[in-house]
Amino acid sequence: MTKKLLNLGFIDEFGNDLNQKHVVNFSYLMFCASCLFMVIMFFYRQMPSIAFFSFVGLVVGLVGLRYNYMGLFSRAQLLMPIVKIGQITTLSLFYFGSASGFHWLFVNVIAYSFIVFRADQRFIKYWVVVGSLVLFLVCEFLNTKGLYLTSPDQSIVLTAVFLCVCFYFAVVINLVMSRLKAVNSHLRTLAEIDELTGLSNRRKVLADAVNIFADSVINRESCVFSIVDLDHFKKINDTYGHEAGDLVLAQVAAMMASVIRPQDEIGRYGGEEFIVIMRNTNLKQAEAVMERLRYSVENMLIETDQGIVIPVTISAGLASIAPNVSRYEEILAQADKSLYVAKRNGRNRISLQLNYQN
Ligand SMILES: Nc1nc2c(ncn2[C@@H]2O[C@H](COP(=O)(O)OP(=O)(O)OP(=O)(O)O)[C@@H](O)[C@H]2O)c(=O)[nH]1
Repeated sequence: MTKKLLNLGFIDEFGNDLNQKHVVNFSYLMFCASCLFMVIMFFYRQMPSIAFFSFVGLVVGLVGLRYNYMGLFSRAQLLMPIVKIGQITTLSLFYFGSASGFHWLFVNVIAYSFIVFRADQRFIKYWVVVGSLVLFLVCEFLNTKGLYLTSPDQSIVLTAVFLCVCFYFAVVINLVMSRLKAVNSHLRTLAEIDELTGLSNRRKVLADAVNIFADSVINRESCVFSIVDLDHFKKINDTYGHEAGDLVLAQVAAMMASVIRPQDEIGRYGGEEFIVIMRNTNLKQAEAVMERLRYSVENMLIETDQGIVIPVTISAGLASIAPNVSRYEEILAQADKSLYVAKRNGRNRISLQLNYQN
């Protein structure tokens, strides 16, 4: 619920200042809630001037909130510290008195400025921070009595201010952390996923290859690497266009990902080449998996927007871990040699490493 409220109206694009927008949004929500609370409380206690002052604060807060939702972020961003500084200074000096500790709410304003204003707005940031610090010191050292609050009231305000500051920091830190997590996972996706096919990219699949190879060697398990290559793909590009070529790549990749077993890894090695890594599998079992894959691709119906059906086949070379192999690159090289044999023998076929004894 809270998350929905904070996200309201924002499109989650990673390029924008969503983190700051959330903090601005939350600051307004908290400000409006506290103003509303004060309006009701002071109205009930028949203190019309503070009730009215809080009502004005509430209206300005709602305007800022609306600016933020309308996309007028800079206005909303700037209005918040202005209205807060005005409210805290006035209430602290003229109504509540120094003993209420109301001016400690400047801490929220300072935190807000550090998070919300970017590097290119540091001029505003420093003015808000310096202004807040000076006003805090004025409120603290003027030791004003205030007009309305009795001593017990001031203790209640002090507790409320403490809770407000803690709550504000808890939510803002949580917002920033969850945002960082989301950005991190988005960056990881960008770094590991091939955009066209949605499969692991070369970097990721080779990193997986290193790990799977090491695990297989340590556990003395057999493991098969396969390089898959689309046949005559250049001709597909030349005949139907590059866009159709991309369509073929994406659809073949999706088909292969759906045909391999859950324990197998697949990734785009580059261009029209893919790697399939089959752990805990011997060459015969791997051959069966790859044959199923070849058959599925051969029988695919890939149709362009213009209704043209593009026939496509794949060839694959397989190689398994052998006792004398110490690096995964050697198995990949073996698989590549097998692929060459498959191509030479007419394509649309699977070729196994020649000297296997499984
Ligand atoms: N549409 C598209 N084409 C690509 C992409 N990456 C590489 N290619 C093309 O894939 C083609 C690969 O051609 P070749 O290496 O000659 O292989 P081939 O035509 O498939 O021939 P064989 O492998 O011998 O069957 C090249 O024309 C590349 O431009 C891509 O992301 N999209």
